[in-house]
Amino acid sequence: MSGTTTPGTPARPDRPVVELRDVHVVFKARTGTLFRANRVHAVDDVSVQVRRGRTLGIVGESGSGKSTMAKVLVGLQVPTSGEVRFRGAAVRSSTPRVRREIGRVVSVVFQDPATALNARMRVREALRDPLDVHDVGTPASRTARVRELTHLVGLPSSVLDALPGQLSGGQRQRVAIARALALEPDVIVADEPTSALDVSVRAQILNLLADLKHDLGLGMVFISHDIQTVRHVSDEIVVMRSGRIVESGPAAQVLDDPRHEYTRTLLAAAPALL
Ligand SMILES: Nc1ncnc2c1ncn2[C@@H]1O[C@H](COP(=O)(O)OP(=O)(O)OP(=O)(O)O)[C@@H](O)[C@H]1O
Repeated sequence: MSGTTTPGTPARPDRPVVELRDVHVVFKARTGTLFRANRVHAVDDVSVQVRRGRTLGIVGESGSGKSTMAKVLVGLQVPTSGEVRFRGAAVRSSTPRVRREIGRVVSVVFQDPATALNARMRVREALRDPLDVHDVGTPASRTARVRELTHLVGLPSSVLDALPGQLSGGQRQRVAIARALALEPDVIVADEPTSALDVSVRAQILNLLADLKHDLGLGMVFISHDIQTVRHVSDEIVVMRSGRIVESGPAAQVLDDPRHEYTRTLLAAAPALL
């Protein structure tokens, strides 16, 4: 795209929905002093492609650059250098208008639904809000879509009148996922979506994401520090360390025949549960 607004034309199966090419993100370090502004290379020469119907797992320890990469993938962070393409069109800024356009193509689910959802908005309003903001359909069709979204994530209609604080952590994350689906995106970026949840509900949310990917043909980026969680949902896996991709490939190859010592260390630190 020559300009910086519309994120390309509609999805084509042969084209990535989102693509990072040689992306670098450099921050001024939070620990710098007045006289020495250290730099952090949060994302260091990363190239990935995200397609409909495929799940890309991104795994790495804390500080490896996963969340920064997530922000680049949803248009919230502009790279210091390199290229981000949405539906084939390069995007070079992160103005509210650009983010609005990208939001229709790629949406995000964060780790903690308690902070991602407005505590004073009832579920009905939280799900309707993106439809109103983007002026989707008629008032009646928006009401129907809100119900449909609730059922899509396995919640009863009775939750529509609840406030987030009246729901369990798992229910709240389902609401956050429903909200992310509201505008029928091609891709969902899920940044540690189960890390804040009780162990007992983690598998349910993982299964829900896998079902949605299958039923809706969604593309998914699944980010976690836990390589065994990533194993369950991913088609391809990228292993990050200090902002760099140290290993990538089909999930089975990366997990069963890791080439890099760091991947082996991650696997050894998190023995398979199954
Ligand atoms: N806005 C920022 N300003 C300065 N440094 C930042 C900023 N955001 C991230 N960083 C630094 O960039 C590096 C990568 O951070 P990032 O949050 O992307 O890693 P992560 O793998 O997601 O870690 P975690 O799992 O702990 O969130 C870290 O060293 C972090 O301190």
